[in-house]
Amino acid sequence: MNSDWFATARTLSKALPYLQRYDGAIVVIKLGGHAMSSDEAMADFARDVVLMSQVGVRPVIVHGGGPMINAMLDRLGVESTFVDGKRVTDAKTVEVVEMVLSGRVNKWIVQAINEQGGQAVGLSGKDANLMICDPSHPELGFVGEPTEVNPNLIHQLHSSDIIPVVAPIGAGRNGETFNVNGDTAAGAIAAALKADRLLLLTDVDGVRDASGQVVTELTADHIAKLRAEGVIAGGMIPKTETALGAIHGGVRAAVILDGRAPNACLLELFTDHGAGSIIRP
Ligand SMILES: Nc1ncnc2c1ncn2[C@@H]1O[C@H](COP(=O)(O)OP(=O)(O)O)[C@@H](O)[C@H]1O
Ligand SMILES: CC(=O)N[C@@H](CCC(=O)OP(=O)(O)O)C(=O)O
Repeated sequence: MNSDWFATARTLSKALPYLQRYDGAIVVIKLGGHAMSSDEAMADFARDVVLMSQVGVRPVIVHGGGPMINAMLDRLGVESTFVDGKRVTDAKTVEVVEMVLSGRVNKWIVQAINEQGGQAVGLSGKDANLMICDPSHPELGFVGEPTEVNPNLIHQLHSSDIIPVVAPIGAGRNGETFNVNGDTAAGAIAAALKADRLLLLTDVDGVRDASGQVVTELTADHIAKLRAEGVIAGGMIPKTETALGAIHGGVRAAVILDGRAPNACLLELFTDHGAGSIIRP
């Protein structure tokens, strides 16, 4: 037996209490568009999700896909602007957003998980009325704010060991289709499920302060201060708002972490040091 074997055994024995702690736990994972950089990165992510599910965790994947939407809008010659990290979405844009997220990106993730031996099913917020929305702000057009989440379908899929993969598209009360920020959708679904963890995977190693250091334990006051100073900006605004909203809604903890780092989710759940910035009640 070589030293590698002992290193692996040591790692596994340290992970045991965490494996027990998360047995049966609902973990909502938001996979951001920037964290889906290649087929290889997707395969690594999918492998971690399947492993989690095999050790008893009940994962729910809620994805974004901003860069993929941008690429398609560019090809179609449609311009797009953002206000506080949310895409101003007119009728033409929401059609493209739904096609890209529910079609291309959702099925990319579903296929990757299934190729790793899992059983994933792709949905959007329209399926079984999972996520009903009202308009978020008149200035933003068809951007939706989830006002009613019906998580029954998620529970049913989990009871059959199926991993739900959710595109952040919401149904309106008057037949509209709404574009929901991926973080917002993940937070609303995590709160409705009273999830044990909400993992917000992105392309930075956590929330940074003014000196560029990652803040490992974040509080609501610290977030408010960093935001007032403009240190938290762009896409990090909806992400931190989501984390706080999820915690107020009954999620046990939210973590903002680098989805491109190897085994990011496993390290967060199953090691002492965790990963990224954690926000607790
Ligand atoms: N204080 C901060 N700490 C870390 N990242 C920040 C901060 N403020 C703004 N950002 C930006 O937020 C981005 C993550 O948000 P976003 O681009 O929407 O990611 P995703 O597509 O993964 O959801 C980072 O790449 C970074 O440029
Ligand atoms: C309202 C709004 O901004 N919706 C997002 C939905 C996709 C998303 O959230 O993608 P990321 O997670 O990759 O940023 C958008 O149109 O880009």
